[in-house]
Amino acid sequence: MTLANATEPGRVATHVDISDVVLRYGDITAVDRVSFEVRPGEIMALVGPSGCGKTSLLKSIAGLEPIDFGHISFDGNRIDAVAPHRRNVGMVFQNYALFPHKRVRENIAFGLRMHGIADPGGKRVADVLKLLHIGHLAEVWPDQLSGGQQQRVALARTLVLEPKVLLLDEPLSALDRQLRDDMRTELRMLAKTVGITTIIVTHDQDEAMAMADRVAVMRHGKLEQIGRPEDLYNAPETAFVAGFVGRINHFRAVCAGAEDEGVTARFPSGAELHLPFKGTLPAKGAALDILARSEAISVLAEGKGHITATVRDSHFMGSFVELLLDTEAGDPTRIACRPADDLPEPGQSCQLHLASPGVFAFAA
Ligand SMILES: Nc1ncnc2c1ncn2[C@@H]1O[C@H](COP(=O)(O)OP(=O)(O)OP(=O)(O)O)[C@@H](O)[C@H]1O
Repeated sequence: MTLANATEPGRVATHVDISDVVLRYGDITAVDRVSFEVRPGEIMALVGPSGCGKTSLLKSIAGLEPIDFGHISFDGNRIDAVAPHRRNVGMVFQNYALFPHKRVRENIAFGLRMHGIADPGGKRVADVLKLLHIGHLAEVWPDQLSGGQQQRVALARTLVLEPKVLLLDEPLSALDRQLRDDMRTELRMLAKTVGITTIIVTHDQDEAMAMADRVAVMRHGKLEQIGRPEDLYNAPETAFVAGFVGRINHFRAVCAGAEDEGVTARFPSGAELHLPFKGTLPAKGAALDILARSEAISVLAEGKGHITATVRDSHFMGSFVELLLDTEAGDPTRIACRPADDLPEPGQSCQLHLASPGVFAFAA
């Protein structure tokens, strides 16, 4: 792969294989037997709550932290014992760490010099400046750049080395909301144009879903689930994933029966709903967590639903109305509804009707 032929077909991107990786800091196991592959040219997002081990895993791929067990391979060749500077991995951190006393062009060229890579006529630097649309900033000092421009220079400085794998650690967290939304589209298009295998760490689930081909959800150092954003959203394997990827509403129910890989959930109102269930089926009477996407819930002003609720507050949000509801079967629930004249008002009671897809049952 070269930057000059970045858009040419037939370039070969790197296949990354993470196998049974364990990374410990003393007594803390930051990464606990994690295995997954990143396909050539794929963008993989690592997501999960603070402290779940995302950055540690990224650092182990870069060689900044040694692993205690397992192996990491690029195209079938183990790299976990290879020195960081020989792995040919590009890493961009959330603080871009540009050299303040070097102009943009020198910031980008510096890495080439450090790696002993000749750049006759400055062609490689010129190509990457063009790729990142920052040619006009070549002679500018870092402190004259906006956050988004600094981000581009940091990426240029990494990509000019033509790494096999691009690792991004919260790359957009220093930017304001609007710029983040723009940059995540741009970053995805850039990675796809260059065709580089990319792993991005973020705790912004929207960012992960918008940028990645697949998302790996981590929790307590372990991989909880990995899949395309739509798979995680539509078929979460645990309550944690259901709640972490996309917004979800929680309700309580009990198991009124279990058969054929499904359970019948009985709500406090007495209404029942049959739902698919993964894993060992619960006993009759066992407590269930019912998680439902907003779009799987209909608000009925009258008639019979599964859950009785009272409207606490209502907000007009433009394309939808957000109802904040108190229910007999769960925490206060926020539901996005299509604006309609017959939506219940604050203080009024209503019925919630749940319908799959978008409703999941888990053991409580
Ligand atoms: N250098 C270190 N020394 C000791 N413990 C560490 C070190 N770096 C990370 N940890 C611990 O390892 C665990 C995983 O940390 P890590 O930074 O990988 O998580 P993370 O998911 O990236 O979190 P965040 O989103 O907050 O950055 C945490 O318990 C953290 O306190």
